[in-house]
Amino acid sequence: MTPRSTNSQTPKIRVRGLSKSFGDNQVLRGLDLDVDEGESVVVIGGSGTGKSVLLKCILGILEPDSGSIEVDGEEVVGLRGGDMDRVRRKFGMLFQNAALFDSLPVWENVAFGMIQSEGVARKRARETAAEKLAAVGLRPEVADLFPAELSGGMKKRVGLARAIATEPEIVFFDEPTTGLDPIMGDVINSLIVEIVQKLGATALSITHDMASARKIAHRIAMLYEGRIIWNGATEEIDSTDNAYVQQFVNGRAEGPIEMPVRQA
Ligand SMILES: Nc1ncnc2c1ncn2[C@@H]1O[C@H](COP(=O)(O)OP(=O)(O)OP(=O)(O)O)[C@@H](O)[C@H]1O
Repeated sequence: MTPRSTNSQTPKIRVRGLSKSFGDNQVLRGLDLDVDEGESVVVIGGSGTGKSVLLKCILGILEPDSGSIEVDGEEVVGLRGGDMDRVRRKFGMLFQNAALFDSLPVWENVAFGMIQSEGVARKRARETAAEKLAAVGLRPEVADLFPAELSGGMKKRVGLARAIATEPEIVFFDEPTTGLDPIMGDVINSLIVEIVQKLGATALSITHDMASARKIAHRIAMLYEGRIIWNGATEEIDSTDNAYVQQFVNGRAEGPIEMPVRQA
């Protein structure tokens, strides 16, 4: 994504000293990250580095062991019930596998959040769902299909329509191109850029797909051993002398990042 000018406002999302372990597996070890309003930040990192754990902590699905997560300057760690629901209403989320409900037609999948948490009437929700489906390039007939009748690319589009249905201030993208061929991946990336810009939303994504990161990010942050070890404008990633980033970006087996070839 083209660079954006920085501002000095309160970050939309501010993470400080975030730590999370599972038993003796210390996944996040004092992670710091800021995402400014209107900015698209992509967190990259190898498999199992804790990208999903980071996202789940921000979404309030996992409780961190320590650290702070502020959304619009409000501490969200420890929020419960109605207070957490209020914060969650700012969020839209595209899940890795689109996570559609198989028993609901496409339009109801898109309208789910509107009907459930915003109390929008079904008729109005269906109209909005149709608008969102058009915005992600799906024909009106798709509204009445069931998820099993869709291709992987169509499912991602439906997931994207659902993520933006409530016009969220912050959209999270979890591996948005996983399972797609490179061309469909690029189509989805382009849609993400277009939609985030139209909404004026803040975006935080996690991926190990560098093509996706380059396309959708203003700024890229690399997660390694529980912390953000590098963070910079997307166009700086190829010129950094950080050996970890270089190895990741170039997909090399040799380098400071050690990957077990066989796992016990
Ligand atoms: N609920 C959980 N209970 C126990 N361990 C967990 C749990 N969730 C995640 N982990 C562990 O945390 C580590 C990081 O997992 P995470 O899913 O965040 O990685 P990731 O960077 O998103 O990986 P990938 O790119 O492969 O999806 C892994 O070792 C995983 O086994």
